[in-house]
Amino acid sequence: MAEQREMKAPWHSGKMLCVAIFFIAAVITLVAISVVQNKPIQQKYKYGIVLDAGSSHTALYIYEWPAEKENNTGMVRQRHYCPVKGKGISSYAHNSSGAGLSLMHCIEEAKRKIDPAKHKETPVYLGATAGMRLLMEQDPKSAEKVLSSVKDTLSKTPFDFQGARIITGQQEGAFGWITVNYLGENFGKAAGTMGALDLGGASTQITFVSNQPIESPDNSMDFRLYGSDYQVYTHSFLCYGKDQVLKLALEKQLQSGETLLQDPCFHQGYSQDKQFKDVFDTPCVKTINKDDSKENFTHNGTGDFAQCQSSIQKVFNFSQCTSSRCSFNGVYQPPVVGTFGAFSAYYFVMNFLNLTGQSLEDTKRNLADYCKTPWNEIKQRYGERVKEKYLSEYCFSGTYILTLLENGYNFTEDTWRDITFIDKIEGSSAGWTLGYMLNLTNMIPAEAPDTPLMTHGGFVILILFLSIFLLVLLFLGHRFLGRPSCSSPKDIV
Ligand SMILES: Nc1ccn([C@@H]2O[C@H](COP(=O)(O)OP(=O)(O)O)[C@@H](O)[C@H]2O)c(=O)n1
Ligand SMILES: [Ca+2]
Repeated sequence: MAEQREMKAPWHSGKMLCVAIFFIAAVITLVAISVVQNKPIQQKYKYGIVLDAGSSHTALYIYEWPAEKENNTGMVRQRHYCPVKGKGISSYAHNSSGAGLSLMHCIEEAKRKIDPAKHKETPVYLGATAGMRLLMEQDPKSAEKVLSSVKDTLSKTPFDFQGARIITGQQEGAFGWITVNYLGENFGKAAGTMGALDLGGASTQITFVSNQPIESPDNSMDFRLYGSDYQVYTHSFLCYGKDQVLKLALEKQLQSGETLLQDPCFHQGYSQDKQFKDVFDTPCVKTINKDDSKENFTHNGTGDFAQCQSSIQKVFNFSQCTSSRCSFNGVYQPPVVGTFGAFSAYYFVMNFLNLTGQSLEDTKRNLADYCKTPWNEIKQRYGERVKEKYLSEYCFSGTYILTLLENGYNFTEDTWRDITFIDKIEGSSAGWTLGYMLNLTNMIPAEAPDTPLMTHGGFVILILFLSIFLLVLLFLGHRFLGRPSCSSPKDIV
């Protein structure tokens, strides 16, 4: 009997050893697969949609992020961009139902881009900016109708509609700043943050962390993000987007009631008949067309950068300031400090003019050359790829950008070098939409998220080493403590 028991024990331990070896082999295989893939076996993604209803056009952005990492900085990325056909929603003031309809094409595109199983849990937000702020000032009833129309359309989509609202200029500035610093992974780091310069068609924003106490509460915002405190200076100038400033500049030149305008901001040889109402029909222009017997004026270009700059300077009021220092129109602004990212129309215009990455002096010289180029030559050079209306305005827009940055915000030859004209960071557009969504989905924590005890890679390596260690142990045990095998008991007997 004793012999039988002795015979049985090695067989049992042999079976156990086999199970152990199979188990360890299975772990090693799984780990190996995981190492090869170098990512968790199942990565779940979440999605969010933001519609940017700007003054000139609307665009739909789809963002995506790995579900389990939503609180880490830099995890949310732009997955898709869809420009809505036609003009901005504020242009539907007299045909409000058209505003909602205009979004349908991009909504259909979003339905195709996002897994249908995720539609119900995907939030969709619409934020309207300066075009709708102006319409709300001019004609609040129409503005409400336009908002109802887009709400109606969005609430009928399969997505989780979270609201359509007009955002304030302060929010627009702050969310743009959050976007560029989130994408640049600057939060919670010692190196500091990047200021944000956003130029739209109807408003413009400047936002940065000042190195001085902020004198005006209206321009100050406090954030605690990823464990660091930020006091941010921000200001949004309504009517100082490039399309409204063009109207302001034309108004100043038309004040004498003439019907022929010789404009230094347009190319020599440019000549277009335009309607007075296109200049005066905006709440940004405070004067009215004095002589309403005439409907049209002729807009001629003379192409002179220096004169264009003096004409644009007239749209800024530099004379009154009740704080220690101001940018313009009596608005308090501390001196600009640190690096800046300039996006939206800043980028579109400077990129078209090939003026990104040059000194202020070179930028001015090259822009002066561009403005001096006759209209015929400009049309020949670029006419095929740019619509004539937009092409005709680049000299004006470039000059406005230089004047705003140098005379308005007080950038100098030195601090000009700290400005980068940016379109995208790591594949995601610079703009307020991402920051807006991060805020509304609570994805920007006040404190730095707890770092996991171990990274995925570290965990995989640990398991691999443990498995090898166990195998070696079993092998040694097998050699020195007996000879169990995986064969049947009969063989052992
Ligand atoms: N490819 C593009 C797209 C827009 N833009 C201009 O960029 C500006 C965008 O302004 P927006 O529609 O966001 O207006 P806001 O509501 O931000 O003031 C407009 O002046 C457009 O004409 C451009 O110059 N090139
Ligand atoms: Ca905009």
